[in-house]
Amino acid sequence: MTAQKLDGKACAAAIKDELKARVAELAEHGVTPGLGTVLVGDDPGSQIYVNGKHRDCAQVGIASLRVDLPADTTREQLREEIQKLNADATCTGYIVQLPLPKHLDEHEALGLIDPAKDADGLALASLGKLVLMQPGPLPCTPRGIVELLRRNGVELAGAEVCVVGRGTTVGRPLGLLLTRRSENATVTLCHTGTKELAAHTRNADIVVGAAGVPGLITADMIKQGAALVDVGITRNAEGRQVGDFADDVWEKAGWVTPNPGGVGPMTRAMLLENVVEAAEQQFALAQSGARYARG
Ligand SMILES: Nc1nc(=O)c2c([nH]1)NC[C@@H]1CN(c3ccc(C(=O)N[C@@H](CCC(=O)O)C(=O)O)cc3)C=[N+]21
Repeated sequence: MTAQKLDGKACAAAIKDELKARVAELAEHGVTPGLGTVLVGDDPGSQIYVNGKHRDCAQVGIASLRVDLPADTTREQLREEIQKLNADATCTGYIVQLPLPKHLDEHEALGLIDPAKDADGLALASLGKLVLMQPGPLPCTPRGIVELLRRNGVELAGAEVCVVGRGTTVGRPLGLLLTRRSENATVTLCHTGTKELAAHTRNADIVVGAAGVPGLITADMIKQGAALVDVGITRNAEGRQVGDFADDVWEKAGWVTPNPGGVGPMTRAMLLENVVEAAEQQFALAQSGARYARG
């Protein structure tokens, strides 16, 4: 028996259709959501991702605003560009594409993003809200993973989830998301310092591979029927995208995300959802005249 596919591409397409309707609704009130992207440098991978985000926007009816800066952009120049987007009313949400070149401080950049315009859910204030369980934009990959599992009927409440990877964009915030009352999963967060990785993965109903180590998790390390979510993106010698799970897991698992075609498209769909949500909230705020609420 082979595992069921957790089809992120199909799920993302369904979400995009729903978002199209919400964008049309906003248009009736004269509101157009606008996504800004800030890309520093000429990393080909990052360029491909940013191109994809603008393509997605066009499909859903979101305006997009692209800021491409040279690799030698200074700290002050980046700060100015971020402040311009904060002040630009046509930009309802934006992202600063990571990683930034080494001479720039990512924490500083993420700290400058107006929390009301944080499309990634990775700004300082947004991660703080997640810890405090206050409403705010959620990090796109963790949100996409929860959405993908939900829409495929994978039970989260009471599930034992093993997250492999403690990065700030995926592993760590995913642990916070899954342990909210609304998800109610029990999470074990594993990392490179974990002594008996297999003991933890074997105990889990859901395993999330977010370590970026190709083929790290093999069939002998998982429980029969488990749901497997592959966040890993590594290029092999032939340039093919490979994930954190070995191919043999498909024979033993209950569900597996294809890679590509799993988590990646969901991440992009959640970025769009965050932008639409931010525009809806900015509109509602303007409507209610609660102009002082945001200081
Ligand atoms: N501020 C910021 N926000 C991010 O969300 C962010 C970032 N920086 N830096 C880089 C990573 C990586 N990332 C991906 C998103 C989608 C795919 C994706 O859709 N991949 C397709 C394959 C490529 C394609 O078909 O276009 C797939 O896996 O099926 C991949 C990678 C977002 N990131």
